[in-house]
Amino acid sequence: MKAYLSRRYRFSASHRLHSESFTAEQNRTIFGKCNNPFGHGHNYVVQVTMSGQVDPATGMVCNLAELDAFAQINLLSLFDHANLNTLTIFEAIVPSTENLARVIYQIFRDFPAAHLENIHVEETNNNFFDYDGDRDTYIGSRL
Ligand SMILES: Nc1nc2c(c(=O)[nH]1)N=C([C@H](O)[C@H](O)COP(=O)(O)OP(=O)(O)OP(=O)(O)O)CN2
Ligand SMILES: [Zn+2]
Repeated sequence: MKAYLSRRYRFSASHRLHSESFTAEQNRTIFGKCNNPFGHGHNYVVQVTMSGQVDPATGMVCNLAELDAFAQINLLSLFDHANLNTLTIFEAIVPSTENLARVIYQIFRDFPAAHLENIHVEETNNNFFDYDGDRDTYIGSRL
């Protein structure tokens, strides 16, 4: 029997929306206040959705404690209180929340105990983004 499991994680990080492929003026026009050279911060909420067969012995798709440990090592320890623009993975891509969702998808795709279905990222109370990895390839380099 297939079931879905979702778990939320939170981290605080700063970023600046900026691309070296645009001029300074283009960056200001496209990204507006988010191109402020000093950056700004968000309290991101990430919702990870996994699926799998319900183990008849444990009654679980996967053990949340295992997912938490994986998230701590591979997501939170890297992103919490980080400047996203300084991370290797964002060297060549803009740290928009769309791209953040794609990067986080790449991370949780390697969780061994269940199948990753979707990554949902809330940047503010008004802005949220989903990525399900459909037919995509890796972006940038591995963390
Ligand atoms: N397509 C995208 N557009 C924007 C993104 C993004 O990731 N993808 N990100 C931003 C900003 O990072 C920005 O900080 C969000 O600002 P804003 O939309 O003004 O925020 P809210 O009004 O929703 O929330 P407040 O906390 O009230 O500012 C912009 N665009
Ligand atoms: Zn922002």
